[in-house]
Amino acid sequence: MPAPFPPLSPVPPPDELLTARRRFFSGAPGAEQALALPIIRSWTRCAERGLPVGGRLKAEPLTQGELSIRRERYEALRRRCRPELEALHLSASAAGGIVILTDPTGLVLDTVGSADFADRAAQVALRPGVSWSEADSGTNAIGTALIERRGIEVRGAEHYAEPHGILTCAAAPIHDPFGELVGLLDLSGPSAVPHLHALALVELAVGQVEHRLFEGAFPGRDVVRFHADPSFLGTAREGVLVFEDHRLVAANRPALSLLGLGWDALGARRFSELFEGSLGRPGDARRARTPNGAVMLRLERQAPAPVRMAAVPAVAPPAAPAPAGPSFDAETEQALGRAIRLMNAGVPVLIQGETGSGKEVFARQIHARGPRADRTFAAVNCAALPEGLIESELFGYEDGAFTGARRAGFKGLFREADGGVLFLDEIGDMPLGLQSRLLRVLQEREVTPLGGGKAVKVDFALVCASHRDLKMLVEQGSFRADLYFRIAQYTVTLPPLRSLADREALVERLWRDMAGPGADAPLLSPACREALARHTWPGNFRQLTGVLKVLLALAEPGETVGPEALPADISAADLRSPAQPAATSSLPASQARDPAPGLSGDLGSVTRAAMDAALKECDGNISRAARRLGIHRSTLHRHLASRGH
Ligand SMILES: Nc1ncnc2c1ncn2[C@@H]1O[C@H](COP(=O)(O)OP(=O)(O)OP(=O)(O)O)[C@@H](O)[C@H]1O
Repeated sequence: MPAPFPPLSPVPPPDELLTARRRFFSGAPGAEQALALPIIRSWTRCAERGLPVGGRLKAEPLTQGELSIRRERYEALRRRCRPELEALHLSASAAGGIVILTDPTGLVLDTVGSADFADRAAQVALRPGVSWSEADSGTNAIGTALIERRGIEVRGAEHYAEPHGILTCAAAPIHDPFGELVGLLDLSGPSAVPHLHALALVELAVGQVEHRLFEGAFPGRDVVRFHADPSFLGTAREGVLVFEDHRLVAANRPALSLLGLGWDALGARRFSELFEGSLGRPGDARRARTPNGAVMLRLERQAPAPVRMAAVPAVAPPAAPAPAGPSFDAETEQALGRAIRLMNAGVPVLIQGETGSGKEVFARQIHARGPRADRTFAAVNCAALPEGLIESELFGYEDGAFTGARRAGFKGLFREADGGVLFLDEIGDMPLGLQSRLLRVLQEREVTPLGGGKAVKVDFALVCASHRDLKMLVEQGSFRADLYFRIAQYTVTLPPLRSLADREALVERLWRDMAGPGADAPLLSPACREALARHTWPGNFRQLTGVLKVLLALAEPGETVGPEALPADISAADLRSPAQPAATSSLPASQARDPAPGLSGDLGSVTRAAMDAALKECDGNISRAARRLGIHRSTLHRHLASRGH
């Protein structure tokens, strides 16, 4: 576990630094003596990646639309960081520099500070919408701090790329209470004006942000605050630990540092292993002993959540990485904003679109970004349940209403969704009889459980989805017109992937989100990206993300994945013919529901299916199949061995 405030490393004089640089890049020995270890490690990683030293690195900026999507995704973080950005802004401006907030991949979200320097920084692409990950921009404070997971300063010629030598930057990553990277703060200025305290200031600001991330985040949990010096209690330097059933589930870095622990202690340590005695009563401040000495400790129990959190766990599993958020094109993003506003005004939303186009993902975003986010998201797939069961799932039943009914009865999803969002997926498959009952609930806003009982008032926002054209079902008489008009007051039709304008950028974004920010994250070659962008993707996002997962799982660290790694049906068919425009290529619904065989399901089965397919196409020739998949032969041998071959 790195110390919260690592000591500053002395800056080598410019001549010494330039000599060390020449030595390093010519392969001569002796460069190490003049350079800090993180800088050497980073230069080595960049050189191994083949990044150019002299020229400009290829950091493609996001478009304005893509940037606003990314900013929206990190809106909560941006809000949390605003006071620190303001405070650092004063210091940065005085030194003629700027303050930067990035997402956890190193993509610049915001910059504030000296307009003069901002212009110069923009000349080396240090501006919003550009990735400063080490893989994209070489050694720099942002990318290197994210890899080293600690505060770092990179000054002048310590930058890997020569044009970046005009900068001096200090950056520190922001960790959430589970140890996940959630963003980064950076102070950058001209290299000619050294800012002696830049790293300490950034570290202090990050400590404040991390401390605030605990506020109200652990309803009903035991939060222990402690420090050896009681005057630190209540400040960002205090240790904060969260316990659930006496087991440690979350922490801040000062707490781990005071106890000499790492993030792996989350989920593994109990209160009694860290402090002598019991937890005590909330509000108590008392002296306690830790294996590292005496501390003053205060227990606080955060107020329970105002509502039931059944559908959204209050505490994320400690080790689970934050899932990458969905990627929307600008139009879909706008439709999402409108859907949220309308939902707030009590208007039901209907989502139409081919299979895998992201209808459920969209519905979940309506919930997650709206004011009902802390209430239930109750989802029911009307196509997956037999008629009798949908009814009881939705309406609930009284104690002993029918054979097999639970003794205590069941509230039903209408009532479960009370206060939250009810998502009726595949509503086009709802039987006609049930449609009239649903209509009545929507009109009267009350539910009567099966088996009698009193009608109960309900308040939920309704989002429905279907891959079937509901208007057509109405014309055919299999969907009630009155129900259609009630649920389709605002209809969003999600586009099929093949009709999106900038598919290459989308493929790249999805890949980066999956591969993560590490310097050894595999890359997609331009040819591979192009082939993926040209494919028609009948299974839409589901199919594309499935293929990307396979490519990623089969790629070696740091590898650039080429088109030869693609499944044969994608590389062959689509390199020859461009994607058809949406208007002419829309598949019949029955066909559109079947993604390419072998490319759906969990990652393991998709990977195995890709290996089986390659072996079959290469008549069992392991070397050829391995070449085609872009993997090592041993991977295929292991695969065959696991199948008993
Ligand atoms: N906007 C998106 N960004 C990234 N991935 C997405 C997006 N939309 C969908 N996906 C991926 O595709 C998968 C399928 O999405 P989803 O279940 O929302 O599709 P759907 O339209 O509801 O499909 P179906 O009609 O078959 O139920 C998701 O699990 C997710 O992995």
